[in-house]
Amino acid sequence: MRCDIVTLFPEMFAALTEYGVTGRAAKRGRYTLVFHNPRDHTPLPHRQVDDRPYGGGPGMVMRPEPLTAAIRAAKTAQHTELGFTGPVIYLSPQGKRFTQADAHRLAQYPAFTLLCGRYEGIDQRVIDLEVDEELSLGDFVLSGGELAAMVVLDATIRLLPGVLGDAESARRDSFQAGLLDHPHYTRPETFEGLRVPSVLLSGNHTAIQKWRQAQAMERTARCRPDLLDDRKDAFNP
Ligand SMILES: Nc1nonc1C(=O)NCc1ccc(Cl)cc1
Repeated sequence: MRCDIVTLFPEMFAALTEYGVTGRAAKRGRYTLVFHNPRDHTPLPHRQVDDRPYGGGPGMVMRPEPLTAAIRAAKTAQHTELGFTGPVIYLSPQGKRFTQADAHRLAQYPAFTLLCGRYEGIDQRVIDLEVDEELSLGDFVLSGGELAAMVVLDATIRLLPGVLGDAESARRDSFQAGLLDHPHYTRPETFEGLRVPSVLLSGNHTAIQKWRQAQAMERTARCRPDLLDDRKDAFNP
């Protein structure tokens, strides 16, 4: 999978490429990130990428010229490299709520582009001209789109073939059942007076699986009854 990222802060994405499961996957070539910094695409003097908002108000707005040029560079590169141009996705609180189903959908594309905003916003004409879909992680305001982009990428990369080991992908399958995760325990058997549930020490794998399923159901019913309403959408694409 190839992801082109339009961002003023490409270094932030080391959080994905240098650590853990996503770091190993990058090193193994399971995915590639390609960065397009609007500062390298602006026709304005002094690498300017922002300007004052029409209509007044606090802060600055990202100019359309650098952003559209960076997006178009990404699309051209995808077309040249892959003969395919994926969707341009803008991360913002105004977007459709991102779910596991979206991660499955994105994992199917050979390539796509993520647009990360900063400042108070981006010129609306960038969205009108170049954005195919807007995605939101939730109803809160971050300082920029980069952290949201990394969350979307992490959830998507985990679904790529060969990224998760057997154990992890088995666990992921339990998530696919549209339930929350069951409790986990490891050594010591007793910690500050709290013992590991005896079924987990029994070696009876049928009983263990039943216990885990029951725990997942109970936890979901208690904490996220909405997931039980329609298990199709929540974690199942
Ligand atoms: N919540 C969210 N879900 O996705 N993205 C967010 C978010 O807060 N972005 C911050 C942001 C987005 C665009 C610009 Cl120009 C500035 C800041």
